[in-house]
Amino acid sequence: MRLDVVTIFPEYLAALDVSLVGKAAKSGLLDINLHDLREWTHDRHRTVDDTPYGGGAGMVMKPEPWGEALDAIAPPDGPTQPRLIVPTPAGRPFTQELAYELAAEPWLAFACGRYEGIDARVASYAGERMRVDEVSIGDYVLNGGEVAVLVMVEAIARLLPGVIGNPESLSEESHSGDGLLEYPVYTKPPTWRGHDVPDVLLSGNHGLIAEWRHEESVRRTAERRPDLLAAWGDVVAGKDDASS
Ligand SMILES: Nc1cc(-c2ccc3cc[nH]c3c2)n[nH]1
Repeated sequence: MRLDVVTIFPEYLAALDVSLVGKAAKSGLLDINLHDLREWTHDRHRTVDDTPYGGGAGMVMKPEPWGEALDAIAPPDGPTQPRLIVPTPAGRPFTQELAYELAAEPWLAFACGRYEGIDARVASYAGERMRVDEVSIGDYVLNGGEVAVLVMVEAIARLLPGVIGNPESLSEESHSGDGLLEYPVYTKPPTWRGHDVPDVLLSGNHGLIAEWRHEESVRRTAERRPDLLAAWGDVVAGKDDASS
């Protein structure tokens, strides 16, 4: 997978060179390209923002540098185009399902906004030749898109074949598709500062262990994410098909 990230703070994305994503990049599973948006400015101050039409506080990112950046990274006459992801609080929710969908893309480009956001015409212009998704990583407001890109790239990269050691661990995670939160995990020692590992996990009885883990997943989901439990109930009751 090729990844291009455009930002005015490329150093913010240095974390992509670390750990799992960094390993994927070094092994060739990921081709990560960081771009400084100011490379496509032409004035002495390397200006990327201006005042908003219609008034209001703050500044808006100018379309011209973004247009030139997109054209340089993904030439309009090129054989293929990336899928462009634009982090924004006003976007569609980033979910594990969307992470899987994006992990199947051969080429992703991320546009990191700052200030009050990017001139809306940039997404419209890009949409003339590539798929554009405006995506939110949660209902809270950051100062820019870089942190959101770090979150999304990690969630996507770990789904790529060969990136994590044991792909089986993907199937039992929270939000892994059964609609329940994952169960609590334990390791040695069996007792620690007066806290014991649940006996069932030391029993060696895999049937009982699986049953306990499922019950714990349901308990946790009911306690912390009742919204997921309602959806999970519908799936179990077979109400999730289109006919319902
Ligand atoms: N989910 C979420 C995204 C953002 C975000 C994304 C881009 C920009 C640009 C300026 N402020 C931004 C905030 N906040 N919260």
